[in-house]
This record gives sequence, structure tokens and C-alpha cells, in this order.
Amino acid sequence: MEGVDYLRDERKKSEFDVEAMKVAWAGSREAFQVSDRMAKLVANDPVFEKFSKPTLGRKEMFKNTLRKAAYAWKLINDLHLTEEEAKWLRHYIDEPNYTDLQWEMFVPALEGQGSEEQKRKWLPLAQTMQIIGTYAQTELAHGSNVQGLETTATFDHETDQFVIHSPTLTSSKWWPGGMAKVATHAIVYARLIIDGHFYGVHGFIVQLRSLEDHSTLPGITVGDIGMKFGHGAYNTMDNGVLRFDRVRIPRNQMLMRVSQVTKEGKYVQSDVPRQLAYGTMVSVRQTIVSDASKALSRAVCIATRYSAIRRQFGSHDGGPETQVIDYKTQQSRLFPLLASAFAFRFVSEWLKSLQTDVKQRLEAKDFSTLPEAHACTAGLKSLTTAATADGIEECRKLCGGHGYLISSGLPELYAYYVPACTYEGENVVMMLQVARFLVKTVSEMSYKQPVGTADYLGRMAPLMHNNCDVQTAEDWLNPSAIVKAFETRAVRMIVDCSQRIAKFENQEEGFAELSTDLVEASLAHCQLIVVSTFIQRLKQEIPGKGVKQSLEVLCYVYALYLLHKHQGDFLATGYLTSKQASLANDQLKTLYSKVRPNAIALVDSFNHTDHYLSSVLGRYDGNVYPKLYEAARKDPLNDSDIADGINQYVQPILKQKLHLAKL
Ligand SMILES: CCCCCCCCCCCCCCCCCC(=O)SCCNC(=O)CCNC(=O)[C@H](O)C(C)(C)COP(=O)(O)OP(=O)(O)OC[C@H]1O[C@@H](n2cnc3c(N)ncnc32)[C@H](O)[C@@H]1OP(=O)(O)O
Ligand SMILES: Cc1cc2nc3c(=O)[nH]c(=O)nc-3n(C[C@H](O)[C@H](O)[C@H](O)COP(=O)(O)OP(=O)(O)OC[C@H]3O[C@@H](n4cnc5c(N)ncnc54)[C@H](O)[C@@H]3O)c2cc1C
Repeated sequence: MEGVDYLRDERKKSEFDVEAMKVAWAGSREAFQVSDRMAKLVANDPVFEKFSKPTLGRKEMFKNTLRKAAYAWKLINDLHLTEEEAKWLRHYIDEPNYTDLQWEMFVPALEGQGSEEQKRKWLPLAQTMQIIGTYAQTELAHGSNVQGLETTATFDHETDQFVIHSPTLTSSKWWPGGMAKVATHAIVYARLIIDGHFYGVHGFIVQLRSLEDHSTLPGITVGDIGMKFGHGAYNTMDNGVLRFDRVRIPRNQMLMRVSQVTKEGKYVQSDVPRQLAYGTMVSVRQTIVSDASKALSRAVCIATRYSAIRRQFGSHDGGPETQVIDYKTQQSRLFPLLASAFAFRFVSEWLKSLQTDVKQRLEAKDFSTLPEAHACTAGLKSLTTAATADGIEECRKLCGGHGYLISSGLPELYAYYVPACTYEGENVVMMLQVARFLVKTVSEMSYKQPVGTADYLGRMAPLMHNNCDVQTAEDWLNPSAIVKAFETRAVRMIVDCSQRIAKFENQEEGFAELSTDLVEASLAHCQLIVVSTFIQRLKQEIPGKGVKQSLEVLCYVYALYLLHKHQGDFLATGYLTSKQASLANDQLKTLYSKVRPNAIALVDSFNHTDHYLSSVLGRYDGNVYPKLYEAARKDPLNDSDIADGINQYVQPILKQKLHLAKL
């Protein structure tokens, strides 16, 4: 039998309706249709071919990406694609480039932080790509600490302008995507100075390049910061370095929604919180959570299909060897990742709806949910990107030696994905933001009832004293037992930290001293959000034969896997006994055997095309070995029998050996 037959047999074992599961994964039939249409459009167009990418040099690779981005823009216009369709199109092209910054950061920054007048002027230019923008916040010496940025924007009363300046080497903007070679404009974050007074960091729209010939404008020095980790992965992007030598911009190019500077040089704070200036980061963090489920599902799809094809050991009487997916150890590494992909998908949908709600409230000047939205996006960004990056690497290992080949698709995926743990808020720094929110919520509880994702803190008294009543492994198949365990663990960890901080004379010192425990408590809070969201999702109607049941199994796998992984926390907080933790682990093993017959159908439900996966190991048809052989034959080193350099550097050594032998 060949891989093709193995996957065909696997698909026959499925106990649920795969087409209905595709809709559940996508969120709705309409969402499925849009993404499916765009996936096929990209997969079937030779312009978007990407198998040759790993063999291209940096310049060729960059140019190739520009060509694809230009073609994509043409398609978007010619086919009158909607905003949603255009997003999916860019997603499936699967090559980081300047348009990510244009659409995910530049346009949202204008929308979220521009005044009505500024939006009227700049948005149409950006939305029609008459200008191309980037988000220039991070500097050589400061990324996480936004208030520590050094670039200055000094108001000049006489000319009614701001003077943008890089006073030190370390103030050079460093990292912004698309900035080195493409962006014509940037939203530059700088210290606002009026009459020698510092008014905090603000965003300014600065033109970098001529719209006529693309040359850099006077006073601007800009370039690429150099090659990044993983050959093809993120090197299609021109992350840049930028310096300003007293560049002048009109006063009305400071983003003025949150605060304004008048012609007289007066600083006026609007009636909106200053944190709205961080709004672009909040919205992109939500997109990053959604991207995590896509990246993880991609790696899991490759590893699952290959695990069903790969056979090692266990042959009796000349029969076939065991599929590696049947090894319990393989299942215990793979299936929690499969479950995590679904968990992240559902939590990202929930986060999107939270974001929409916050946006509507902000328009009505209701800022009450902003701190929670910030904590949720920061925490979930951190949780999902860390788990996804680790998960992709685990999938590579699950594919054995072949996972190390570029043609497996996994090394490039990892290298593309792993900076998500750093960009848009370094993950530990983000978890500390969650901790601030939680500690503050606890400290305010005497006069303010916690709401939303923190409402369980309001049920602190029972959660501090209850014990788990699970007696059998079956008892763990109960959503309320699971939620209660996660709530109790989180509440006890948060309260413990809060009480210990309170003992310090200086609370900031206490926070710093306990920061490692606080990060763990924040993780416990975020895991509770993901688990609860999954459970809530299952309370909704989910059509299709066996779909809900399969998702229920995955939900329990996700929750009990976390419980097992973090059982130290659960035991230390005294809610569980070691017997109950061990029962959870027993149940987890039973659940793996329920996932097993459905594993291939579950990864088929992601609806990933072979083009998107770009993996010989993860091919839909399972024809792995012939295609691996074919891919290897195509390597440039195999172009000739005798490679360049052999006659020059190897033959002389061989000949010298002959000479020595004669002696
Ligand atoms: C459908 C198809 C889909 C396709 C998918 C395609 C996906 C593509 C994904 C997009 C890829 C885009 C490319 C990647 C680009 C990366 C861009 C970047 O990295 S850009 C660079 C990214 N850089 C970073 O991310 C930098 C990270 N650093 C920071 O964000 C800040 O410096 C800080 C938050 C750490 C500290 O802030 P600081 O002001 O010093 O001080 P404090 O801590 O004292 O906080 C004071 C108060 O403010 C509060 N608050 C804080 N933030 C927020 C907020 N956002 N909101 C609200 N509130 C907030 C905070 O809670 C506190 O409240 P309270 O206690 O007083 O009540
Ligand atoms: C691929 C990529 C693309 C990017 N694109 C952009 C872009 O388009 N625009 C842009 O402006 N920026 C961009 N960035 C920059 C990115 O946003 C920053 O790198 C990120 O915010 C982290 O900041 P940092 O580099 O200063 O890390 P640092 O803060 O220097 O982190 C170093 C270490 O210090 C720790 N640390 C820092 N502060 C604390 C603290 N308070 N407590 C405990 N530990 C701490 C961190 O946990 C980390 O382990 C990009 C980065 C990458 C990698």
C-alpha cells in the first residue's frame, strides 16, 4: 500500500460530516465560501507559485514578492474583491510583505487615531494605495517600553510645523516592515515637545519617499536591517532602519483623535483615555490570535497526515509496520495541538466580537471595557503565539528526519511564525500587562464588582474554599467540573500574588519581585478564557452529523491536556488531589483514542490547499515518498553530476592522497 491508500482508508473512518466541520471551523457558511474561493484562486494561479522561493537570493526573493503583491492588487481591483476577500487573498499568498503593514497597521492607525478631518484626507489615499504606509514605533534601543522612545517631534510656533528628529543612534527606528524600500509614508511615534515641555509619545504622519520617483526625501535616511532568521520565511519583508535629520511636517500631521496641538502651541487632551493611542496594537493583537490558529492548524495538518502515512516497527509475519499515529506517545504530542488549533480558532472569534463591542462602546464614549479588552488581547496574543510557535516545532519533530527538510513546509513555517512571540508586544511583557489588570481588579473589589472575563474573581469566597468533587475519570467529562477547576486555580494564584504584593511597602517593588509568579497567574487566567470560550461555543447550535460530538472531544482534550501539563499549579493551589489529577490523565488517554479515527478528517476540515501547506509531507493525496524524491531531484545541487567547486577544491585533495599513498 502507498500513502495515497493510507489516507483514503483514514478518511473512511471519519465519524462526522467533514463539510459541516469546515463550516464550523470557518465560523459560518459565508466565511467558509469566501476563504475557500480565495484559497483556490491563489492555488490555481501560477503567479503565486512558491516552491522555488527557498532557492532564491534575497534580492530576487524580494522582487518576486513585490511582483506578487502588485498582481494581487490588480486582482483585487479587477475582480472587485471585498475587503474580507482581499484579506484572505493576501493570507493565502503567504509571503510577508509591505501590504501587511499597510492594511494591518497603517490604515488601522489612521482609522483609530486620526481626527475626522485627518481620516477624510488620508484614508482614501491609503485605501487606494496612492500612498503606502508603515508603522514606525520601535527603535534600536526601545521596543517594549513605548514611553522610552527617543525620536522627538518638536513644535515650531513660527512655521506651525513639527520638527521630527533622531537625536541619537539608538533613536533610529528599527524593525518596521515595508519601511526599508517600499513605504512612502510612516506613522512615526515620537516624543512630543512644545516649548521644552514633554507631552508623551504621539503618532505623526511623515512622508519618507517621493511619490514621483520613490527616492528618499531630504533629511531621511532609510535602509534594510539585514537578513532575518530562516531563509525564505520573513526575508521577503524589508524591515527597515530610519533616521530623521530635522524633518519638518505640518502641524496637522500629528494624529489628533486622542490629543491635539493648537496653532498657538497649546496641548489639548480630548475626553478620551490616552491609552487609545495604543489602539492599533490592540486591534493587531486580535488579528495575531486569529493568525495563530491558522499557523498551528497548518503545522498540525502536515504532521497528522504524515503520521498516518509513516510506518515504523511492529511488523509481524511480513505484515505492514505500525502507522506512527497509532503510537500513544505520538498521539499525546499531536492531539493536544490539534485541539489547541480549534481552541484558538474559537477564542479568536470571541475576541473579534469583544473588539467589535469595545469599538461600539468607544464611539458612544463608554471606555469602561477598555482595560479588559487590553488585558484579553495582550494575554491571548501571548498565550496563542507561544503555544503555536512551540507547536509548529513539535510538529516538525513529529515528522522525524523529513520534518527538517524545507520541502516539509515546517522549517519555513516556524521561521515565519516565531517572531509573533516578539512583535506586537513581547509575550512576557504582555503577560505582565494582564497581571497588572488582575491585581488592580482584586484591589478594587471592595467597591467594584469584576465583570466579563474577570467576573469569577467576584466569586472568590467559594472558589477559595471549595474542593474538587471528581471521583472517577468519567466525572472529568463535565464542563462545569472543568471550568471550576480552571477558575479555582486562577483565582488562588492571583489572590496569592496580590496578598504577597500587599506586604511590600512599595507596591511596584512587590510587583517586580513577584513577576515570575504573576506571569504564571496571568497564564492561568488566559487559559481559563480559552477553555471557557470553547465550552461556550459548544453550547451554540453546531449543525452536521457528529460535528458537535467531535468538537466536544477536542474541547475535553484541550482542557485536560492543560490540566495535566500544569498539574503542579492545580495541586499546589490545593483544589485537586493527586488522585483526581491522575484520573484526569486517565481520561485524557481515553479521549485520544476517540480522536484517533477522526484525526485525518479533522485536519481536512481546515480546508488547507496543498499550495497553502507547501509541504510534501502534508499533501492531501498522501503521495509522499514519490514527491519527496521528486523534490530532492529538483534541488539546484542536482543540476549536474559534478557540482561547481568539486574540481577546484575536492579533486586536489583526492589527488594529494594518492601522492601520499605512493610514498
Ligand atoms: C481573515 C484573514 C486574516 C489574515 C491574517 C493575517 C495576519 C497578519 C498579522 C499581522 C501581521 C502584521 C505584521 C507584524 C507587525 C508587527 C508590528 C509591531 O510590532 S508594532 C510595535 C509593537 N510594539 C509593542 O507592542 C510595544 C509593547 N509595549 C506597550 O504596548 C507598552 O509600552 C506597555 C503596554 C508595555 C506599557 O505601557 P505604558 O504606557 O508605558 O505603561 P503602563 O504599563 O503603566 O500602562 C499604563 C496604563 O495603560 C494601560 N494600557 C497599556 N496598553 C494599553 C492598550 N493597548 N489599550 C488600553 N490600555 C492600555 C495599562 O493597562 C495601564 O492602565 P492602568 O493600570 O493605568 O489602569
Ligand atoms: C519580525 C518583526 C517585525 C516587526 N515589525 C515592527 C513594525 O512593523 N513596527 C514596529 O514599530 N516594530 C516592529 N517590530 C518590533 C517589535 O514590536 C519589538 O521587537 C517588540 O515590541 C519587542 O520589543 P523589544 O525588541 O524592545 O524587546 P525587549 O523589550 O528588549 O525584550 C528583550 C527581553 O527583555 C524582556 N523584558 C523587557 N521588558 C521587560 C519588563 N518590563 N519586565 C520583564 N521583562 C522584560 C522581554 O521579556 C525579553 O525577554 C518587529 C519585530 C519583529 C521581530
